[in-house]
Amino acid sequence: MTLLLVDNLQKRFGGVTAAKNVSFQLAPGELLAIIGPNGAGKSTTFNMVGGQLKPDLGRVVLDGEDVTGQPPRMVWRKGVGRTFQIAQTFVSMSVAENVQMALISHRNETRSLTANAHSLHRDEAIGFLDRVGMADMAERPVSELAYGDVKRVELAIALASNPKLLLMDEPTAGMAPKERAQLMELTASIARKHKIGVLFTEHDMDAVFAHSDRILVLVRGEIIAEGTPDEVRSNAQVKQVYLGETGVQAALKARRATVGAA
Ligand SMILES: Nc1ncnc2c1ncn2[C@@H]1O[C@H](COP(=O)(O)OP(=O)(O)OP(=O)(O)O)[C@@H](O)[C@H]1O
Repeated sequence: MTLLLVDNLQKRFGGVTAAKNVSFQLAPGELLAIIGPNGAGKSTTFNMVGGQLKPDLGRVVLDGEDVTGQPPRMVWRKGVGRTFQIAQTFVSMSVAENVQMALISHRNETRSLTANAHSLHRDEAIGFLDRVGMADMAERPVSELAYGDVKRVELAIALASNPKLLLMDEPTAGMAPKERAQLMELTASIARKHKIGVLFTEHDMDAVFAHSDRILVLVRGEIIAEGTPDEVRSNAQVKQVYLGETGVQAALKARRATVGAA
């Protein structure tokens, strides 16, 4: 079953082709990592899926519905969640209140805020915190949490919109190696249990190879390889990319020959 179908996406910025012929699929409960050197087109691809960027060409289909070019809020309502850093204005609020705010926002209930914000969706918020192992800290202000725990609250906030697909842009940035592994393990177990597809970009290769089901390798806007961590690790074209300029050209040429792309 396909949850996300990305078909032939293309995006240019002036003379730069940031994404070209980008096509892939993602199943419910699957973790797909997008890797590649700086400027490869990872964020561009990601933002075309989330609605932050309109593609010049191609389609994004979520659960059978074409969402190409729709604004981020619409894409979010249709089931594409995204982890964001908790805004500075919310760090003085408690852990539970942050998740309650997410629930209130997703349900368009901001008018209820003045009346009973403190109790609104309280139990549900605790339920989401329980999923990420943070229910015990529900009353603590976010400002007092360790960084790894803040990341788990951010995950709970993203889950509160009940996403079918979760987009995570460098989820482990700034974390210590042990915390990174814990966050990725937690994400993977929640995704598999609740059948949420996860698309993530990440510079930390340990996190990518240990926790993704499949990996997409982008170079200069084009996919040069795709497969399981083992397949990608042993892929000659991927190895070439990390051997410099000549390698990049050879890898792109070989991939084009394989998939028949122009
Ligand atoms: N808004 C923009 N305007 C102009 N050029 C852009 C814009 N966004 C991205 N680009 C260019 O498109 C190419 C792909 O950028 P993108 O940010 O998608 O790469 P990336 O793989 O996410 O890189 P990084 O790992 O450094 O975040 C780069 O050459 C970049 O300079």
